Amino acid sequence: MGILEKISEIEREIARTQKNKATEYHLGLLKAKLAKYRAQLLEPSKSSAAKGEGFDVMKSGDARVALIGFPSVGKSTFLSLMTSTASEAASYEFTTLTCIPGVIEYKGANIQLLDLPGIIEGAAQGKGRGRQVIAVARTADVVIMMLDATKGEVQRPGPKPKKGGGISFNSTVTLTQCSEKLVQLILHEYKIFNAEVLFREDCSPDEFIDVIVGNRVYMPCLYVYNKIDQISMEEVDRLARRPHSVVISCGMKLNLDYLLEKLWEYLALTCIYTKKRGQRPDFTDAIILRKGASVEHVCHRIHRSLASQFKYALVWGTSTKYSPQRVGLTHVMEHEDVIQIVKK
Ligand SMILES: Nc1nc2c(ncn2[C@@H]2O[C@H](COP(=O)(O)OP(=O)(O)OP(=O)(O)O)[C@@H](O)[C@H]2O)c(=O)[nH]1
Ligand SMILES: [K+]
Ligand SMILES: [Mg+2]
Repeated sequence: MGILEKISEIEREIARTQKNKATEYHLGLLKAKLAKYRAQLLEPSKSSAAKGEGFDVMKSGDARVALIGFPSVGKSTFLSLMTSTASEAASYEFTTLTCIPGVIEYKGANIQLLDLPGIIEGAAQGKGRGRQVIAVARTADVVIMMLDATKGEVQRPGPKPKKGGGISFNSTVTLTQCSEKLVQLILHEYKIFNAEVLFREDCSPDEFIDVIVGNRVYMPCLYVYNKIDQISMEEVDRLARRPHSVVISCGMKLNLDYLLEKLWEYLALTCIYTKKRGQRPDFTDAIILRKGASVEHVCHRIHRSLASQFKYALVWGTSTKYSPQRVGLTHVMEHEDVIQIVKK
């Protein structure tokens, strides 16, 4: 029997089993089995791994947010709740096997939200298509790290900050190119004085440096604790006070507005208002751009050919010394600037 057949057989059995105290244990086993087979589906087949197939989804909208987290924390439930896209959610792990995009409309902006398979230990080494999931996360402007509030003292995924203890060095293979001394020298070069280093392959010093530098890619990240309907008020309060954290319940639709507010803050998008000569700015319809966008980006947003007819622009706001100030196409705009474009 193939994996797909095994999966549908278990699904049929779950469907026809009545839910009650007596069947709880049996259902639990079935779900664990289902998760095991679904995890196998997630493992890249030899052909797709060779092709390096990822979860490429076209970028669209004003910004991209990726949903990352362990299986069954509620990522798909969240996507279905916040966007008009439905992503299948279920009480077994590895329900989601690919990347599913949806759009959040907020303050006039279209924010692309990506649902992804749950990540598991060893994801960075490629387990459970972890590499592809991480690759998608890297293309996002903000990562929502979703956590299950009922799972107690879950460790946040990612590098564990070590307060002290210096550098510990371990290896599961014989190293022919890197030594403990060299690793220490390299880490000191990057001002890392406390870390746990574990080699799983015989890599070169250059590859080791790539890992360090790669790990330092800065990703704005919001930790979202879901399922707070299942925990005590005291516990909710404790989680909510953690840095960069928001507590929510998708099931009971709790605190979702606040999450959107926070997400908006983390995205730090730039809103630009346009103004026609002799008229007041139009504050009802902002042009939404990423941080660092120039006058040229504004032009492209208004009309494809505007940049070619551009003579100069007048800008009011924090990006200029004087208000208004005459600027060219390369001028970098700031949040809530007002612009008037003068054509040739
Ligand atoms: N009590 C409670 N259950 C929730 C909440 N949000 C989601 N769930 C349940 O959690 C289970 C998993 O939800 P999913 O949305 O499938 O989780 P996921 O993170 O997408 O899971 P995978 O795709 O398998 O990684 C489902 O049974 C949901 O109904 C919540 O706020 N409270
Ligand atoms: K699930
Ligand atoms: Mg899912």
